[in-house]
Amino acid sequence: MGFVHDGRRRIRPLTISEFRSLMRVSKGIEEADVYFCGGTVCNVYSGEWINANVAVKGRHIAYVGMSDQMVGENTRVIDVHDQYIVPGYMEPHAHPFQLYNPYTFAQFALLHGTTFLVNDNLTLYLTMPIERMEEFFHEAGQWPVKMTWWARFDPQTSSPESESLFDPVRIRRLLGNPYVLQGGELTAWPQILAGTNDELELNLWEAGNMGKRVEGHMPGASIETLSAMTAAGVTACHEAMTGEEALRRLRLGLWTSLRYSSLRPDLPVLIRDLLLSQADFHRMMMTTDGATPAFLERGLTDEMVRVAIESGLEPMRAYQMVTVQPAMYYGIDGEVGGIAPGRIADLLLLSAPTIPTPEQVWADGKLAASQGELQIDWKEPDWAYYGQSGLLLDWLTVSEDFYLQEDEKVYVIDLENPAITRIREGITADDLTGILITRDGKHAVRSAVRGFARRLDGMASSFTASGDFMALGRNPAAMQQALNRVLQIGGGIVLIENGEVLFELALPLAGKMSKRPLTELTVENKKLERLLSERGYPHYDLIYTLLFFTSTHLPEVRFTPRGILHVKSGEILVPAKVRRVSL
Ligand SMILES: Nc1ncnc2[nH]cnc12
Repeated sequence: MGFVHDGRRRIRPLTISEFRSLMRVSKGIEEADVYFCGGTVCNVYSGEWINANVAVKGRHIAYVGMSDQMVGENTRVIDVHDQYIVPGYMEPHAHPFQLYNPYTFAQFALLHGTTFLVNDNLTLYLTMPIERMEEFFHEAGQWPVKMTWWARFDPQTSSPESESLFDPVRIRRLLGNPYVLQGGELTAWPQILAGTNDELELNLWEAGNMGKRVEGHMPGASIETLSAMTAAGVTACHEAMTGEEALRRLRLGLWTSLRYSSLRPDLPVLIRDLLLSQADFHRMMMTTDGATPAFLERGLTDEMVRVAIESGLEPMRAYQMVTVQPAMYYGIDGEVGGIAPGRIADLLLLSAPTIPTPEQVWADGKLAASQGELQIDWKEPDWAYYGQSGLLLDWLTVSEDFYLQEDEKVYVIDLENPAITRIREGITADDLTGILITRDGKHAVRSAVRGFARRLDGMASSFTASGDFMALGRNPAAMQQALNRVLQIGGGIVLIENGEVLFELALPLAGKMSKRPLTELTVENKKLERLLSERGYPHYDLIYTLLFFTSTHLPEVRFTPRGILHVKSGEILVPAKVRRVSL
């Protein structure tokens, strides 16, 4: 049976007896389950650190104050005299698919004190039926880290098959799902500016009328562009790279997330700029925006809070920006984001306000993690049930796939930085061959690639935004061996040199996600980066380079299943070719 929702908007609705019990505990006429005694509470509502006890009943906070009337024989009293109690952190803009998966990412988040995630749905949406995805939302909504979602309005790649999924009927349905807090992020905003996408307009119009938030994606946008997108219903944007860009957004009433991601670790600069300009931080949040495992070595939201404090932000404001402010933005501050009666008991015990990594994490009123170790059973999703049991492919590569062919027009895709490409003509001896083979094995797209890793023999990856396969290298046989291995293991990233496997990471979930814990992926990610940088990769975020080769929201040219796409003009410069041999 699919998931049917009953119209309740709370992520932890109370039964009537739980509701009555909570009230009785708050009045001191029923015993609390847990009582945190003698701590210093971070009151994100008033901006004060106050001495208070916190009583918990079931999954909720029942009382905050000096009374101990609710302490009874069966109450577990936790002495926190030398500790600080802060609300569980919220990450308002997560992409839980960067080698890690939603489950392993949530586990990592929990250990670092993040108890609420607002997640990108794109990878799930492109790989499972909508009914199944909604079932997954419901299952993940019960996790100790509360999982909520965005509904994307566009596929961020160019393929007729995926574009057809974003029709207004399906999007309206998703926007009505209680686990979906917003629409976006709106990577196809140029189509709104140009007035060329009616369906997208309808989706924005509907989201506005349903009172939904819409996340923008407007890097480098002028005030005019930002105005037009605000009029189109965008309510927040996380793309500001300078204090001035953040202010531009705030002035238009847009909530502004300051970013600390592997691709754009701008947080320290933003904080310093904004402090200098005496900006008001009330409508700002912080996000790690899909940081890759290598970047997450020191933490998630906890690390952002630390960086923000080190950059001069007052600790209370840093905590507010990762708790009550995102909760207010999403309209859920009655349930999460602070320590007050009726809120979910997601509480962190810190040793000091300047050390945001928690000693203990309490989630739903239970001890969930202590000193970085999980304290609860947490069932992994049955991935096979959700259609994620490894890519099963019925085609093979042939050697001619990996040669630039004489009858093809060949451009050079030149990486300017980890994400931005430029189009050039005239191949040099240092250029690699890059090839995309579509998921169904029917089409191939070839190009020369510059600025990647000129001493790379062969590499292949199913970690692509479009869900297709890519191979890169200077040695066609090594590229073929790498791609064959990726196909054999049902998805992953493989490097071949001198006929040997130099690196292999299986990504059995949608070809993008491993089942291994995030900390192990940090090690693999760093190893892969080292191997590539030894072979000439000059940039700093390899995983994003691989993902974004097929992402059509970035300048200037991209591999797509249709061919090499010039993003701004929408022109296919080199059409995909039908592969002569596909089994
Ligand atoms: N637009 C995007 N799509 C996928 N992952 C991302 N990480 C950051 N931005 C992203």
